[in-house]
Amino acid sequence: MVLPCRKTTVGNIEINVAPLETVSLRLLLQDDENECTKLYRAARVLGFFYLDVSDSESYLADVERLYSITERYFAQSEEDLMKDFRADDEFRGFKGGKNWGSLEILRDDVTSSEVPLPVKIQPDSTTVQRFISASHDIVYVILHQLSGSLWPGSRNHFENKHHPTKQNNSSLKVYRGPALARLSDVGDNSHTDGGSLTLLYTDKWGTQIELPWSKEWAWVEAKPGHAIVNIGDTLQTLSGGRLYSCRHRVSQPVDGFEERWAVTYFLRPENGTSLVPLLPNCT
Ligand SMILES: O=C(O)CCC(=O)C(=O)O
Ligand SMILES: [Fe+2]
Repeated sequence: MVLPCRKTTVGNIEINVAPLETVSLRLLLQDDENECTKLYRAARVLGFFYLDVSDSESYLADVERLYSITERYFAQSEEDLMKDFRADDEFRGFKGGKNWGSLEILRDDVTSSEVPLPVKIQPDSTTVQRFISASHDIVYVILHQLSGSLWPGSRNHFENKHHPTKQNNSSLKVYRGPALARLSDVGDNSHTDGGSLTLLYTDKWGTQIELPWSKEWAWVEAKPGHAIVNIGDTLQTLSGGRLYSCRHRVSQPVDGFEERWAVTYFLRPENGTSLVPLLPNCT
């Protein structure tokens, strides 16, 4: 299936805007059949879609708070940031360089209270806990509806790999990823996400996806009140290739320094679960 891209102008450059469908969280919660069909189509064709969360005002207020928390966090000195660096840990803590960085906080650490939050984040623990809990509920709704589409009548397959109380590496990850003075200085960071589902909140251009039918890059427009959601490798594998984990990257359309903050939530499967197709491979 080929979907046409809209064009828009940023600076004086014309860019392709990725043709993402919009799925309503409210309608998914009501088991609306058309919405579930739309979700399934979006997860198969592009693996990227908008989730309309505009009804969840208090949740969106937490997203706004997290942008400010992220900005304050990255305003710390390099020495303070490095206190949160965990050399031997793929998931937890601060990672970064000269003008970019990320901080990842595991849901299990927050729910068990066994691992303290980074010092600078501690005053905001309530916001962090609320965001993680609400985001986990949201990705679980998507997971559940996709299971319903893949296994009609038996609604449990993906959920069996994502039991809410079994240990897993689901996480909140916040980013500082500024636009640079020169576009040519942006390095290649293209990748697919290894986990199950990713929710992304940002308010600026930056995310690009590789269109599966032409391998061209298209820009994802940030939409207020909407999360950008993508399918990760885990769901692609478990679904026998029916769901699509789309290659994507972070770049900038034009030259010019500008700070960009992003707030993400990664749903990951239970630790140690075997990631073999639950359906025969369809490719
Ligand atoms: O910041 C973005 O736009 C995307 C981040 C991303 O792809 C990731 O965290 O996996
Ligand atoms: Fe990603």
